[in-house]
Amino acid sequence: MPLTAEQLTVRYGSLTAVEDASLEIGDGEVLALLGPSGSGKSTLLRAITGLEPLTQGRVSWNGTDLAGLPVHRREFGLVFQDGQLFPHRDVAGNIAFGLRMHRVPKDEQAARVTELLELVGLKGYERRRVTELSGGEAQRVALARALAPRPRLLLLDEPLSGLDAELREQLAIDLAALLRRAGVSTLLVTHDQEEAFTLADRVAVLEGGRIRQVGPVREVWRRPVDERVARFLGVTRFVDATGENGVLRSPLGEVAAEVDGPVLLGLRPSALRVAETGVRGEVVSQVYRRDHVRLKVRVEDGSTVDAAAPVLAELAEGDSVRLRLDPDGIAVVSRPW
Ligand SMILES: Nc1ncnc2c1ncn2[C@@H]1O[C@H](COP(=O)(O)OP(=O)(O)OP(=O)(O)O)[C@@H](O)[C@H]1O
Repeated sequence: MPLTAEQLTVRYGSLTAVEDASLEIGDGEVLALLGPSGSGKSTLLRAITGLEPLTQGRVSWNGTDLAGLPVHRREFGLVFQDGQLFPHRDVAGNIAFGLRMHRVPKDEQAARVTELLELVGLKGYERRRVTELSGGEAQRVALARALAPRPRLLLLDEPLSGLDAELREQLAIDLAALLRRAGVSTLLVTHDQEEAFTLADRVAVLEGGRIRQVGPVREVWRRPVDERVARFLGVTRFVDATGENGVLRSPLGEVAAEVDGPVLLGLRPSALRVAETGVRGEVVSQVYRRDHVRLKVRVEDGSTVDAAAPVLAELAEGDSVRLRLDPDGIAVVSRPW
């Protein structure tokens, strides 16, 4: 594997910020570190970068230990939350920074800057002042600057979190395409599940400094290792269910899933949708979202579940509804016994 981190531990005095964390990043692969605030994501990224001393463990590239190799010689590209561009240089000057450090000839620098501006969708921005860029443009320039010296690993620490929600969503989609085009191995830190799932091939879920689960994005979304990880990934309710012949049966209905035997069925709010058929319930409350209505519905056993309805459904509190399970919103957790 190009990048291997083995059993990394980072302590700040008596606080263990990262404990026994191991991960690998393949060639051209994007791995996201996902976890709540304070779970140790940035510390782990910084430890891999070489910015944070390891209390224990080893970081290697193609089998070669990187201990003792300073950050600027690791051939890593870094982008942080607020791109940290050099305010007194124009866009081209910022992007060419790493190239100058590597003593790349001037004409080659200019060609590479043009190529990168095209890659990040800012063609013709060479002479713009960085103080006159929007937040999204500035982050694209920071990305171009990090990519310019062709790093062997790109490290992105919450690169989109300074941007407003809509721009962030669009930029995450653009960034996902861009990383695939650039084919660069990437480690991304985010606390935003959607961003992780949009951008990454695999995710590592961190909690309390420990990696709780690593796997391909769909697998982690669909098969969280336990209830805690499932809750972090948006599950708000669990029900007992039994799988047989590709169907999972639960008191809240049936859904297609390739699992056998007794499991816990985790439901995200989008897992129960208002439909013509399904379990009966009564609307307790509703909140309008951008593209759906989030409901609380009291079902027949007296408990309350989260559910989703189309914005045009025009429901009111007290209305009777039926709820159908949607396979896209479920998670399946093995029973802990
Ligand atoms: N330089 C430091 N000195 C002491 N403690 C630190 C330092 N940096 C981080 N910590 C602590 O280590 C723990 C992990 O912090 P870290 O920033 O890695 O978490 P995170 O998951 O990136 O959080 P966030 O999403 O809020 O940025 C926290 O308890 C934090 O307070």
